[in-house]
Amino acid sequence: MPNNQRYIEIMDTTLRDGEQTSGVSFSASEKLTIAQSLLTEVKVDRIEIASARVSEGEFDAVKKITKWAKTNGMLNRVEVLTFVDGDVSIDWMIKAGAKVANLLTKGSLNHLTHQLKKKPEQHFAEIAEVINLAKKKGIETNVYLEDWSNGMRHSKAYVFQYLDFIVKQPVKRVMLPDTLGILTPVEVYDFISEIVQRYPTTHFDFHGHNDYDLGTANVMEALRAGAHGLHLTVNGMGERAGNAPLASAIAVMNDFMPNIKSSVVEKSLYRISRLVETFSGIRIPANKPVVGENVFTQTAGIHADGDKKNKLYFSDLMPERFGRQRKYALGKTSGKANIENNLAQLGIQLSDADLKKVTQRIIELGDKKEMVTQADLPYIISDILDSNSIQDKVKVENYVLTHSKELRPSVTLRLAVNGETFEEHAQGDGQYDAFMNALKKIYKQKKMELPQLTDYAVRIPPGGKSDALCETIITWSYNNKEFKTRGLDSDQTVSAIKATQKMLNII
Ligand SMILES: CC(C)C(=O)C(=O)O
Repeated sequence: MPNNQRYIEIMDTTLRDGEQTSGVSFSASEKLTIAQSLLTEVKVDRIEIASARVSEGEFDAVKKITKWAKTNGMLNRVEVLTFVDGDVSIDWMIKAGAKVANLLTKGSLNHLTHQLKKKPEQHFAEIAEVINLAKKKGIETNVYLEDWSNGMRHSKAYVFQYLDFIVKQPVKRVMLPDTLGILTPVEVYDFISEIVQRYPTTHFDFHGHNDYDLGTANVMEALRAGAHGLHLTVNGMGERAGNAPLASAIAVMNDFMPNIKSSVVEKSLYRISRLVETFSGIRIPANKPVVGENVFTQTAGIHADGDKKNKLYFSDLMPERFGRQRKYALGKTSGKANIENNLAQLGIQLSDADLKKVTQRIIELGDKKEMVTQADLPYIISDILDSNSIQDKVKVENYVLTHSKELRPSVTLRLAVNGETFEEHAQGDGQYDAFMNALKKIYKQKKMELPQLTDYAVRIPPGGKSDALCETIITWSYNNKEFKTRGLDSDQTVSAIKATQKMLNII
């Protein structure tokens, strides 16, 4: 590494602080999968995987992870949060196979006085006892100064008394949490600068929470001030508003702090984000920087146009860095350039006339607040191309469909056949059945024969992301021949009616 570069240790605490997100509980095998991915693909330096003594399930999870980590020579990168309780937590983690303890101690006089009801000297003596017991049992200790941020604001003398004590103990790292996420970036910079200058040989981690949405800004200032390590979580999971998010912090470090290096692999950040989303059940907001669904999607047509001309709307934050792809949204504001971009990605070429029709259809769907995805495009195109070749001799002019509890669905249908209008009312087992019964009445009246419906299939475009479209494919039998018609709409019954209208114009 060049002389002016600093290596920053990244400690991921998704499996400990992240699991403190309300409503989240990972199973032991989910924890193992996340741990493996964090250490081998994302390549964070360390992971904090649990709090000691929490539960049997937690014990099993720690055992599973430490067994795997030991086999793979990574045991010293796996940490467990422990308490000032003599050797109770230490024995718990030893039994579970762990080797590194993150000891939770008090970093503010307020916490010490009101929660533990102890004097500093008493607390320090108990901490020293735990650290030395751990050392004797082969456990390496890091210490957390819980509520350190309030400590720096309101009981600075206590924090420095604590630091004077702890730097003489056999601990590897001192970890400074902004427990309530209350610090401003300026305070983070000032507080950490002061500490790092006073204890130049001690390793300090910063542990930022996100209560004011300042998590990423604060980790940036912690690094500028000289912190040696950061605690982050996937998707910013964690207590209350969560912790500083891993993906954003890494992007910021890589783009704005050229003298800072970490071992994290950017390309794996999206995958781990999705994995944690799936296991935790906590949906990533669509606008979450770096990992959110929409953050590399251009919606305005003018942006797609600019990108085509000279990448005018690109920034250093390129999706490919994170294993993602730029998208161009389809909707009422997307315009021709967005549609062309999507067609190019799918390898589809259209005539100007068809492109105009596809654009018109997308605008109509967008107006109905429907979300059109790239996967919908082939469906829209085939529907339009189909309609191009069919003449409208029969037109469904109007209908009213009813569906109510404990009453049979019914329809009033107005149909134009070669310019002549018919109106009929009918009931059925479902709305489409009612529609077909009304149609049959009209055709009977006209002494015309209708094909027999032999199959009815409904599907949505692949990926399950579209709320815009549903395709109904109906197979008809007529004069001993079979044929299919297709209808496309956001409403299933309407898509079936559209497929039926096509049939009426084919026979
Ligand atoms: C439990 C402690 C270390 C914590 O997460 C915090 O103070 O933010």
